[in-house]
Amino acid sequence: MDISAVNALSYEEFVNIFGNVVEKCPLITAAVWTSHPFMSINALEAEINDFIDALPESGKEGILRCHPDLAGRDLHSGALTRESQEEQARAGMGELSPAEASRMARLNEKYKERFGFPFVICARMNDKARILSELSERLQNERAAESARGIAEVKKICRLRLQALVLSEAPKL
Ligand SMILES: NC(=O)N[C@H]1NC(=O)NC1=O
Repeated sequence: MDISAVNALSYEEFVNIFGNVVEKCPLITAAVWTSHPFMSINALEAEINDFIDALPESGKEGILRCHPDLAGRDLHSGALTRESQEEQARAGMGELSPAEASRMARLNEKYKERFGFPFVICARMNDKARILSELSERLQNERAAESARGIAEVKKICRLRLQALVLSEAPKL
């Protein structure tokens, strides 16, 4: 799908296709529709990033809270979004040893207790060892730094989801 195909979509089609580029935040996709037609896919991505950057801190934390835990309850109950399911599977989140799984669960809980939002990392750019080591390292950060770091990861996830959709031949309506 190239940018002219994206620009030819109706609003409903656009939100159906791109509504989850930021996990469980179709509001963001609906909001950037205001700026269509887009000059390029990069311009669409930039609109999304600008919208996120303009949010107050509570909005940014809200975006982080829309993310499921890595290797968490939703993975085990099959309740993940299609995108998150693919990302977590590729990063090996479904194949943790019992020791890794309990370490991940313990650190995820500790992280949420400390910051009030979940640990977010672009799973496609990391493997399970790296995810575990980042999680334990980032637990030491200050809250403001960690919120900014989480949002930077959200933008990486968004970029890869956008690329996957644009590269796919037929839009899934
Ligand atoms: N918590 C968290 O990072 N979740 C995610 N990361 C990712 O790449 N996909 C997700 O759902």
